[in-house]
Amino acid sequence: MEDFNSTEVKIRPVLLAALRQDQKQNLDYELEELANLARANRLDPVETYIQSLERPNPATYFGKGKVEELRIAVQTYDVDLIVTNDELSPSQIRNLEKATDATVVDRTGLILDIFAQRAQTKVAKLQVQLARLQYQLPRLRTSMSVSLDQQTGAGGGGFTSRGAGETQLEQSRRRLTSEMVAIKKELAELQKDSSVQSKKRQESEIPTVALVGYTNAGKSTLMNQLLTRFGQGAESDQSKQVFEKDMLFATLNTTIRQLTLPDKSQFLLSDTVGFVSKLPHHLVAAFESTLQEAAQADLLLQVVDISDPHYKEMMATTEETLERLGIKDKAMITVFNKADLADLSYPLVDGEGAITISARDRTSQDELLKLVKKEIFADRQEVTLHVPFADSAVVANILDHHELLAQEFDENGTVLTVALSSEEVQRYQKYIQ
Ligand SMILES: Nc1nc2c(ncn2[C@@H]2O[C@H](COP(=O)(O)OP(=O)(O)OP(=O)(O)O)[C@@H](O)[C@H]2O)c(=O)[nH]1
Ligand SMILES: [Mg+2]
Repeated sequence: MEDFNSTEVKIRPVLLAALRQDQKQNLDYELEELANLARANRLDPVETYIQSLERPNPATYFGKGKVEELRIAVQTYDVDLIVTNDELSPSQIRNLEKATDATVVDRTGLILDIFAQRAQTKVAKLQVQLARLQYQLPRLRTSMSVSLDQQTGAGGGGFTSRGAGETQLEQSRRRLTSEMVAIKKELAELQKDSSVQSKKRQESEIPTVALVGYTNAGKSTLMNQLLTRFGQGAESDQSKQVFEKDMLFATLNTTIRQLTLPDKSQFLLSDTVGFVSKLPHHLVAAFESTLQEAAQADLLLQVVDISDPHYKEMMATTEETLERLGIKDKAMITVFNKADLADLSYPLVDGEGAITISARDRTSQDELLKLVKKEIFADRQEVTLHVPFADSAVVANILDHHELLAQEFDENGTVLTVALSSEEVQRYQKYIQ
């Protein structure tokens, strides 16, 4: 079932290399994350090298001694790839490659590759491609100057071959730039529809709730569980469910679905791409419109894998990423998920702002929904409406969308008691006595 076990998939051994620049830095966590990112790319970290340096070496990123150690390790372990914990400059990558005789991939390159493998929809594919091109553009010079060196080294006609090389570099740059422009145009066209929809949603009175959090926390699982129970018609159908899987970045696109609870209250729920620390800025920029769904939500549900020993760092990563997206001061409920794996009792409500659950447990889902409703329907108030018989359509409309708390009839019409939002109170003002 898992393609990971398939014999066709080669697992490539790699070395991990990191700088400790600050004693406070949580390098254990960063390295565990880096190893997971590597494994998601079918790489097998065989050894980790750490150097404490206040400032990276401008030429090779690592200091001389560590570079030599890496060169020897490449031979000892017979690997041809080194993965670095931070994003390196194009020249640092080139110099380190030369000095160690191995290919060097930085954290950003690794994340971009995973996203590229996972992208399914057209929009996701274009967004990833845009981010990759932006990452490659300043790095073009690297590969070109390497080949230039080789050309001159081979004793070619110096001046002319250099000239030809430069032209080629210019050409490549132009090609990349025009491809980027084309992708941006196509994305804008594809996203026009979704922005119209998002505007419509904002204008409608149905509140929106967004699932956010670290990758693999269980956001999509929770979404599917709620869809199965409260999705509308076809949305509770298995085929309309979102993709959930035990892997990093299973979800790359945003899905929004409407839920209708037994008391007829409704809200929209969105599931989106998960976060990881040091998410490359080109990716954040390329995925901006996908991620903006959370910015427009009335409430965020931050899903946290409480069974992971690093869950606190993962929460900090989520907060940082939200801040980078300009999302702050938003109502949020922290959902500590996977309590079943952590041997914690669940569901357990911790004040208004947090709950411990297991995503597939119905009682957990019910308790979570109670908290959600309290938050998004906070302004609801109980009112009694006197609707004349002549306005029976109004009664029908109210009954469609609200739980009836009481109903009577008098000589003039129907007397309904329902909980309404302040906007709805305004709208039905003339029936309130
Ligand atoms: N035991 C247990 N497993 C869970 C729970 N919630 C989710 N999982 C598993 O965790 C894995 C990841 O779940 P997803 O729902 O795909 O996670 P996600 O947050 O959407 O991840 P990305 O889309 O990668 O950001 C899957 O294998 C789920 O079955 C839970 O409460 N308990
Ligand atoms: Mg997901």
